[in-house]
Amino acid sequence: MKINTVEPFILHVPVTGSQIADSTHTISHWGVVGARIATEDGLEGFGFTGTHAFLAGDRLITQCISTCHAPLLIGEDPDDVQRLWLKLARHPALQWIGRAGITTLSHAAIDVALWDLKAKRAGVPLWKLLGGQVREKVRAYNTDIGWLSIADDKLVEGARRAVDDGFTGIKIKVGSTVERDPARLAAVRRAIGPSVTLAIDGNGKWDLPTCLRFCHGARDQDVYWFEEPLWYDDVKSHAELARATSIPVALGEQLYTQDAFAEFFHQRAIHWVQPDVTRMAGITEVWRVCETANSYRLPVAPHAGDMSQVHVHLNYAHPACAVLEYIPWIKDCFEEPAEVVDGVFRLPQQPGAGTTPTARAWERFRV
Ligand SMILES: O=C(NO)[C@H](O)[C@H](O)[C@H](O)CO
Ligand SMILES: [Mg+2]
Repeated sequence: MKINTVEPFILHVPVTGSQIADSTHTISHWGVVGARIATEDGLEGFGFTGTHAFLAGDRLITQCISTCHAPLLIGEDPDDVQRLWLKLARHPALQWIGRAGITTLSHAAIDVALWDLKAKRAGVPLWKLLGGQVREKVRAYNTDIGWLSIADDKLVEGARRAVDDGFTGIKIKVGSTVERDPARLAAVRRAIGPSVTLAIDGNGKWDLPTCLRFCHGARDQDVYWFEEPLWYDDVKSHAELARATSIPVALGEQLYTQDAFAEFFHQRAIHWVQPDVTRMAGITEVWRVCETANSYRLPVAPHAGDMSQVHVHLNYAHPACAVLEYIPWIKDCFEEPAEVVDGVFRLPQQPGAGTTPTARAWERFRV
């Protein structure tokens, strides 16, 4: 079988409500920026990276897909995911301009599309192709009720509603002020009780003294993890924070390569490992990080840059994956939405990686 065409696409899909905010970003749409790969025998594979729907940036990614990566794929056997991963990642001229960044986001979309094709050709869901179901249930935690743009009273109401809907874990954003955030955290903990896991996510906003102060103040709130407490590349400060607090440190959604993770593992600066197929160069690289996490006996909670359409397959197939983020913005854009029932992600049944857009979404959201 050979690859005939590689066509980029951009979907801009509205978030819940008019906009959402974390400590660093306020957005109204999620960008699904991807590649549709068609083979000579008529199969189509879809993959995508996730963006903040910044059109100029999205167009840089689709330009990279069509002019840099696509020419390397035409005529190739799409089954050779490992060989093609290296061909794209180590292409000398592309390696020269980008070992991380737009080239990686473009590569992510292509690698996911190749795995989607591989699973479709095998007639199985991706989790089956990756080796089968290693756990009975994939527990979900809800992020979509915890945005900084949600007023304090609505935050507590939303947390209660998520628990009533069956979620056994939630995550709220911090990183506004060290006055406002501890009160929000305490109010949510009071509302949901002690048995629901409660994580926080700072999206890299604070510095080390602010994090140390916040963690000391939050030490009795049983925080499940503190996600992206510090600047994404600052390994030494994450290591110092990890030693200074009992709150587990989580990160990974901003890391592009297994090499970037390696230093966090080496310096014991990470407890929860959060790779993302849409940030890294796809499933192929994220699987490598899951394997390393497993060798350090650290749990993996993939970041939902894909809104868990693909990661639900990884979580069912890799022993290191312990829990999965739920953000529902784009799920109904796909033939098989990543659904949560009673706090558990449904096991995908359809062949492929869960990335095939519906005709309706293609029409409504295509940019
Ligand atoms: O950090 C996250 N999940 O853990 C979310 O991806 C971000 O909050 C959204 O992209 C909005 O910036
Ligand atoms: Mg996050």
